[in-house]
Amino acid sequence: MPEPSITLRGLRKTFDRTEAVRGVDLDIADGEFFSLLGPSGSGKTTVLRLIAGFELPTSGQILLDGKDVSRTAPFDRDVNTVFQDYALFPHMSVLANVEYGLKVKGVRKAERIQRAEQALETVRLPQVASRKPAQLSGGQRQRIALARALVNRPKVLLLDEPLGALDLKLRQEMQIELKKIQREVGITFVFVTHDQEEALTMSDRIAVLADGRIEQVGTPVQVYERPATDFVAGFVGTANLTTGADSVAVHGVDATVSLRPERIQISSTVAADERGASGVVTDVAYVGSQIRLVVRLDSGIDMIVVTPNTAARQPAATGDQIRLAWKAEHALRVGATESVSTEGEEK
Ligand SMILES: Nc1ncnc2c1ncn2[C@@H]1O[C@H](COP(=O)(O)OP(=O)(O)OP(=O)(O)O)[C@@H](O)[C@H]1O
Repeated sequence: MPEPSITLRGLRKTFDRTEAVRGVDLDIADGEFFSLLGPSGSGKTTVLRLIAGFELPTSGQILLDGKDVSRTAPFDRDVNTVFQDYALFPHMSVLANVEYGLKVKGVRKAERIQRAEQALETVRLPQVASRKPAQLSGGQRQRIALARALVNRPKVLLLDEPLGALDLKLRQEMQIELKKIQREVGITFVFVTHDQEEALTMSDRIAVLADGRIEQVGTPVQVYERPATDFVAGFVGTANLTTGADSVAVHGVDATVSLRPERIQISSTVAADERGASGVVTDVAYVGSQIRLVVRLDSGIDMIVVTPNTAARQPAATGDQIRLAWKAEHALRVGATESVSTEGEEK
């Protein structure tokens, strides 16, 4: 096994009486695009700041390339941070902003300029080198902030909600771009976000955090298809979660079960490998590419159903009595590795 790029061991951080990080253990591989995903206040930023060295752990260890840096000053760690607010110097040109870190390190001018120009090529903005930050769009500023970090050629890049200030369309474009750049430079990225779709789109692996602890670490597919806890099932995507008697009524098992809305069909027939239920539509929402229904089942349980908006006609209207069907293998026991169905293991 190659040495992990970053290792966190029993990491804890307490501010006054707030336990922001409560025992985090994690290995992040060299060259991995790794996301810390969680709601506001779950401790993502604190974990990132601990890795950067802006905060010292209350207890536990941080290793970079196997070396304990828990008490090492930020500038002596081979990491760089890209913040959401970019933190560019407004009076300096883009090129001067990008070469600044090298200047501080005493790199001579010719090399500085050559490396800064190369970093601008990497973020595909060589043409704006002489402009001031105020003459750039939000997305361009974000890329300059990235170039400024990349120019130092760190082993690890820490990114704290770097796309948070961008509008949705630009944000989606930058997600693809950022991932491409990460592949090209091969640097380990640790990316903080509260946006589950963003984490699923970009990451090799994700750690889902809640309340200062890791709920699950896995690939996007694992986290979405095999949620380890009901928190993960509910936070990553939408899930119809049932427990106890409700699970018995809907799925025939006494367990916590997660069923994704897009896995449910409106269908009057139920195949041998499916389960079904009938109910009445209580809400229909038009979401552009999808139609989202809320169905009150005869057992009294509400189910969210999402269908692609492909038909010319709405699939159902409020008040309609309808039948639903879903493959038994899509009903997942939360925390287990198998689905509710006894036959056929879903991948
Ligand atoms: N410097 C500090 N002093 C006191 N409490 C802090 C400090 N920094 C963070 N906290 C607290 O620690 C907890 C975790 O905060 P953190 O910023 O790590 O969460 P987060 O998941 O990054 O949230 P967000 O998405 O809102 O940035 C919160 O309860 C926060 O109020």
